[in-house]
Amino acid sequence: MTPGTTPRLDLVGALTAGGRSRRFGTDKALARLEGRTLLEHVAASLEDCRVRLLVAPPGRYPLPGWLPVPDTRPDEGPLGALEAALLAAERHVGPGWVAFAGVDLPRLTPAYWALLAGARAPGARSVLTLDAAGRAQPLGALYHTALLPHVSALLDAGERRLRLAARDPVTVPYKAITWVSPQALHNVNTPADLAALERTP
Ligand SMILES: Nc1nc2c(ncn2[C@@H]2O[C@H](COP(=O)(O)OP(=O)(O)OP(=O)(O)O)[C@@H](O)[C@H]2O)c(=O)[nH]1
Ligand SMILES: [Mg+2]
Repeated sequence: MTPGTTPRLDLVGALTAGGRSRRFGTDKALARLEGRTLLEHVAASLEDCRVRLLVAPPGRYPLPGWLPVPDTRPDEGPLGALEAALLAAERHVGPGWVAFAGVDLPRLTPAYWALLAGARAPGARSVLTLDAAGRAQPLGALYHTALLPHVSALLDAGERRLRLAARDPVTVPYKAITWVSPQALHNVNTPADLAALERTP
């Protein structure tokens, strides 16, 4: 970011990159799109965040300016990674909001995160966008560190579905927003998903 051009967001950016890319076949974080890796695309979208956390096995990806954060529960999927991110955010910054992204959302942008940051509502503990079918998308979303006990309890109970993180029965339900281009959340799970993006820049 060029100093003075964009205000820093009061968010901790967390990029989770500890998956095994089974459907993609090779490490999708390192797959290339328009001259950059998917990891670099998503990292660039979070460049305005005050602190940036890379939740991945130690040493897997060098990403200058990002704090390496190991999984608290390796191989437990994105829900485990969210726990690690919320814990690290609390440790480094204190209570507050975390922008949680995966490596497979290369169309996320700084403007996307600024939009979500602006949509935070009093009492809400997460901000998620809705896809074209009206489903709230849990990756590419904001989570408050106050959700940590809820997330840990889910994991302790054997749960792995990230979308349940936003459903904390104790606090106000998530804030859902709809005015985001569906393209922003294009998810690359397979080589065909990446090829579709190459055709529609
Ligand atoms: N830190 C961490 N990140 C994970 C873990 N599992 C998945 N992720 C990340 O979560 C995001 C979304 O997960 P998926 O789309 O399922 O990616 P994946 O697990 O690599 O791919 P599949 O094996 O095909 O499911 C990606 O950025 C993954 O790197 C994990 O155990 N730890
Ligand atoms: Mg995915």
